[in-house]
Amino acid sequence: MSDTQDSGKKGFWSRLASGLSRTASSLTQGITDLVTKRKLDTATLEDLEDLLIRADLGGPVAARIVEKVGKGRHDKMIAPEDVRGLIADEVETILAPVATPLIVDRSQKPFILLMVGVNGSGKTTTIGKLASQWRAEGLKVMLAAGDTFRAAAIEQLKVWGARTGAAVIARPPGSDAAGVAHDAITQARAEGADVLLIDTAGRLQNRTELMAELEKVVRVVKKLQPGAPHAVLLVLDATVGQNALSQVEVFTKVAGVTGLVMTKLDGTARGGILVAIAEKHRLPIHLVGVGEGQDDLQPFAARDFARAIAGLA
Ligand SMILES: Nc1nc2c(ncn2[C@@H]2O[C@H](COP(=O)(O)OP(=O)(O)OP(=O)(O)O)[C@@H](O)[C@H]2O)c(=O)[nH]1
Repeated sequence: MSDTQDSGKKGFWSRLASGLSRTASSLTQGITDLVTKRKLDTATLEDLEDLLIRADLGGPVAARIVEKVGKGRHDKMIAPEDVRGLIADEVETILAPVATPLIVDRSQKPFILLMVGVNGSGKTTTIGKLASQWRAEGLKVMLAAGDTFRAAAIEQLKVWGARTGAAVIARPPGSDAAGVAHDAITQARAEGADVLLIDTAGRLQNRTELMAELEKVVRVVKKLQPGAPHAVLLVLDATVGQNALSQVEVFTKVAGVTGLVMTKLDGTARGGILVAIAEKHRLPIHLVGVGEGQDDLQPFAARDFARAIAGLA
């Protein structure tokens, strides 16, 4: 590994570890308090299970970890580091199969990505980051301002376009979002774009009329380009906790989500929600956001995430 790669890797690790520190320190402290002076009897194991559930890891995952911790150690003592090691192992086992890099299929021209998610989840930031990464790789990138509800969303996307050198296809606020998608695909084809990222309006998953509009965008994209959208990314805000599980369900049904991006893991002590989602839905996880900076949106690495959440170096 070169020095630059090495320092890049270290930078990623320290950002991930500090981003997940709220979840990790609440787990670490809780585990230390639990097992330092107590034997692993039924009451201690139940308290450990509660602690893991409070971190939003989910009931089935918490139960499996507790079973492993208790196995062969009934009424014995265990070191807090060993409990954290067992947590990291179990979490890595769950996450390894879903950790998936986001790859542009160059045989699809344009490769069409649809970005979905509720308001404020971090969609625009994710689009900007992906656009800048792919531009740096020499790809011709276009952005479609499909969030036609808010003038500010269109402007925000234009700023990202100017910053990254990606063309932005937009219509005035209030226009039909499916119409913007239509224009964008036509133009992306005509200009030979490699990638088209389509933004959509943030909407709550319980607003049926808004979800119907999203369905229409998907329909138009499919009709215009068979096989598209090639990726439908759901951006989830980790701070919403258990509600993220229902967002995955509804957006998958309406828009056929193919992968997940989870942002704001730095803003919660319950980052275990990502593990609960992986366990329940088994959808690919592409990226995680652990801060507001550009470099805080990182490719998702199962082992690093598992160790960081368990507070291991
Ligand atoms: N702390 C933290 N903030 C983040 C992260 N990702 C995004 N944000 C912030 O969250 C806010 C919302 O991000 P946007 O990208 O504008 O979200 P959006 O989903 O496009 O929102 P709408 O345009 O309202 O639909 C911004 O202030 C971002 O800087 C993260 O991982 N951690």
